[in-house]
Amino acid sequence: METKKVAIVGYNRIPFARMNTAYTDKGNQDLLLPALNGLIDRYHLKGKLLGEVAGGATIKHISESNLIRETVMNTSLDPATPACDLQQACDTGIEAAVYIGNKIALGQIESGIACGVEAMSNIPFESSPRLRKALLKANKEKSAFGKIKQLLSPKLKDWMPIPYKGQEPKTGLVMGGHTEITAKYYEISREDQDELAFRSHQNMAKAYDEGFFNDMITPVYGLDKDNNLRRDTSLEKLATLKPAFDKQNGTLTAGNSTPFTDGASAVLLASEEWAKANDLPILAYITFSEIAGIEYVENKQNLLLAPVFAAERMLKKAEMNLEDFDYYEIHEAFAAQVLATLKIWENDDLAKKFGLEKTLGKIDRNKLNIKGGSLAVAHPFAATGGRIIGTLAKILNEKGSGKGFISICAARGQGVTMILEK
Ligand SMILES: CC(=O)CC(=O)SCCNC(=O)CCNC(=O)[C@H](O)C(C)(C)COP(=O)(O)OP(=O)(O)OC[C@H]1O[C@@H](n2cnc3c(N)ncnc32)[C@H](O)[C@@H]1OP(=O)(O)O
Repeated sequence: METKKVAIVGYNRIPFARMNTAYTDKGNQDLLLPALNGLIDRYHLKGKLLGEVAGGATIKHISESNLIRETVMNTSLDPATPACDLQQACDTGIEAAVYIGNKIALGQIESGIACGVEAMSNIPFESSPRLRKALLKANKEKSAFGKIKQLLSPKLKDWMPIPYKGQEPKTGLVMGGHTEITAKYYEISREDQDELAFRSHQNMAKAYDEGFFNDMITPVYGLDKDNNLRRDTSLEKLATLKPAFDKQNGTLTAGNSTPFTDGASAVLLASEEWAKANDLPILAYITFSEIAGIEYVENKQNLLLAPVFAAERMLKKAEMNLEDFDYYEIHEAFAAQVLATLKIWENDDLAKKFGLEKTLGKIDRNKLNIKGGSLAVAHPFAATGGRIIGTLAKILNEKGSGKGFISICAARGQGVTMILEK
């Protein structure tokens, strides 16, 4: 069976905001809706029946079980447009694009939107098992006395809401705790981490100055730019920041780690025929993607390094080398995870020790995250994949030719890579 080419025809996002800043009282739907509406306006999709919209949020409230469909029904798309919720940590956005892209490739749909959102400021709290049990029992009690008796049964501490800690359930460590181990194991220096973070901010500031983001961000709730960008940062300032996860001997800081972030993004994908019929130019094509998992309970240093294997498999299928790309977009969850990934791809001994057949090659740092990466733009988990795909598609479209490589690491030891071609 012949597969169809998967075209990227549009992209939009809202400005990303550090948690508890611009979008404090906004939920997932409040953030996703303007990202979708901006896409719909820009690409004249009002009233259109799309094949499907897929996406998600890494963290949702109970009431948001059909978040994407609920949000789609509040847009001006034809309300018969179906939608699907996906969730896969920080690779949610890119996996949504793979899902929609595969349906287009198979001819099941002609068009679709891949989207992602994270409302970290509005994150749900959990209740203790004892409180939950008491509330459920109280609900079943017939008499007021019985209800009160149940409600008085939990201890005071059981009434305390349990906040999100972002820990890996299998290790009890947060992402930063794992990545601190990564930095030590792969000998990633503080200076190199700060240098990568500094460059991320510089690249993004330049991209803003050149107007790169002008036609891809919908201002909303009083914010018209990503608010994590620091034009006043410097290597000297970064060097003064205290370690965040290992206070004594750590090298990860607030400057070389992503902050918790609110934001949303959306990518419009289509077959070539649909794009032509709707008079929409093609920015780039998705030609390959790969997902990999990695063991990280014994080898805690490897939690965010699954893209190392995804890249190896993908390049083999694409019959390409790592050096063959014009641009690289590597998600900067932490500077240390990016640098460890690059080191394994480049270094003979490390590659072998890691289980690669051979080194994948060296990436020209001048081609890496040239419009800024997650350290500068910040990182609303499920929205990062869409941001990266949209950014790279626009870079390739402006160049008019070429190939781009994407790598996104994720919690639970997973990672996704993708190739875009103009
Ligand atoms: C989830 C997945 O599937 C995969 C992934 O992507 S993993 C990544 C997931 N993300 C995370 O785990 C988030 C990790 N981040 C954190 O936990 C927190 O942001 C953190 C502990 C690193 C820092 O938290 P914090 O201390 O509250 O940060 P914050 O107050 O903003 O900054 C601390 C200081 O550094 C300064 N700073 C931060 N970045 C700076 C920069 N680039 N330049 C100069 N100064 C900077 C701030 O101005 C602040 O200074 P003051 O104390 O003088 O105000």
